[in-house]
Amino acid sequence: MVEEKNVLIVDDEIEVTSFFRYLFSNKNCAVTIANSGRDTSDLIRKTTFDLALLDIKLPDANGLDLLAQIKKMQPSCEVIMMTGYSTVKSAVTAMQTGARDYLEKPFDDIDRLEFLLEAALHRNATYEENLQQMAMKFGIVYAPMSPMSNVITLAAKLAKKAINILIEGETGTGKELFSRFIHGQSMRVDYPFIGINCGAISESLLESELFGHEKGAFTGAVKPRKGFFELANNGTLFLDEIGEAPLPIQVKLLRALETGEFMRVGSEAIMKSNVRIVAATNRNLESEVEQKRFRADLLYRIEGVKLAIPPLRERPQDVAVIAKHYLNNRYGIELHASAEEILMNYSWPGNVRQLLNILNQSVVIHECKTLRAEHLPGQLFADANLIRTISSFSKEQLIEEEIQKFIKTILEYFHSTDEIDFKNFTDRIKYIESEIAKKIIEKGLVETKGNRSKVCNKLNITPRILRYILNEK
Ligand SMILES: Nc1ncnc2c1ncn2[C@@H]1O[C@H](COP(=O)(O)OP(=O)(O)OP(=O)(O)O)[C@@H](O)[C@H]1O
Repeated sequence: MVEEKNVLIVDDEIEVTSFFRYLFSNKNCAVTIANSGRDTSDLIRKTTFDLALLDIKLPDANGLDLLAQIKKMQPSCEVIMMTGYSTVKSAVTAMQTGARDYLEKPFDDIDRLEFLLEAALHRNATYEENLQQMAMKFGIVYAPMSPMSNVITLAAKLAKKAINILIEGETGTGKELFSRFIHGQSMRVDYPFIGINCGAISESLLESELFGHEKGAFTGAVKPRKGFFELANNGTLFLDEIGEAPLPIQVKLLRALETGEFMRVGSEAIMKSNVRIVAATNRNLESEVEQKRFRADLLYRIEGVKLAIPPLRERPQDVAVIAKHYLNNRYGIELHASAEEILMNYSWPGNVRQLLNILNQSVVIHECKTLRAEHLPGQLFADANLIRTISSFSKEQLIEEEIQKFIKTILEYFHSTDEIDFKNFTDRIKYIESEIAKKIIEKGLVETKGNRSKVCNKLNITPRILRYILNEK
């Protein structure tokens, strides 16, 4: 026999509580109703619930506070927030702090609502486990305990809502992959996904790409052309680098987003389109608004909700998983533990894009079967802490690489041997050699508190050579 589930409905509107009482009547559930924050706090002290549907705005309480109380006292209780359009952002915050999902009032799509409730009641765990596989289909690889797992779960849920999404993240964190994932998980999946980089082209070209143009609208417009708003109808329009869109384009985008209406360049006919906007930025748009480079009203429109992708340095566990997956899939080669350690300790300012570039570069140069620390470029070792931890073998490699780099750079100063004063040049190189030797001895003397014979032993040199290097003839 299937176990009866305890469900708590919290809302001050009687229509809402009656609706859910009816909806749960054939689901083998015991339904308890609360109309206020105080009732809710009392009830969760007495009864254990499997599922709570929680209004975000109650006369005497904030739904987010109640969510925190429920999650603290009954962590296994699934909570679904109920929200109006104006509080969708709070509902998303709730999802980031433990709510399973949110429902937007009025409840129009009953089938979807039923699906969501069933999944929450029966802990649709396989769905969440499968998410990682699904993300992988869109090229998004991450470790099971990575902070990305929360971001993906949130993205998959938000994908199904009728809201625009703003993806924030440093360059190369995977914003474009996420936009494709969101489209793929949305109800719009059977319609086009079209992406455009708002920073890569001129203002006039951007306008014509977005909204299309009529024949003769400008020199070279030999025939009419549909813009991306038309082409992406019913689908998703990905506006990459939205922060770079020039202000006049921002005005037109705002109108298109508010009304669904726009005009092709060179035409006054009003066209309509139904697109979902997923925008991406690596700038802080709030500060762009403050500096009057971005319109506040447009920001409000595009950031229905925000999805923040953490930089790679905050998820080193992903570095290893992505690197292994990439090396294996692309080249059929392994990642050695020595290289894994170096990769995981680097800060990756260019994020995943930089990681993949470094892997490509290392594999191509060394043509190895297993990628080891010594195959990685010196820039990854620049971090002083890392240098202390790497093996002496890797250090040798590193020094060798630095020397090769130095030789290359020096030689690049001369276009031809005619420019070289050979004697002078080689004398200066000898001077560098003696300076390095001197510095090493000085370092040894500091370490041994001035004990010369210890230094000679450590460096395996005679006292005479030591004096010679220190210029004590
Ligand atoms: N989690 C990931 N797993 C595997 N590959 C990834 C992941 N994230 C990003 N990549 C890869 O890194 C590269 C950069 O990703 P993407 O273009 O989506 O980043 P972005 O944030 O949109 O960059 P930009 O801000 O520069 O436009 C791509 O080659 C992408 O396939």
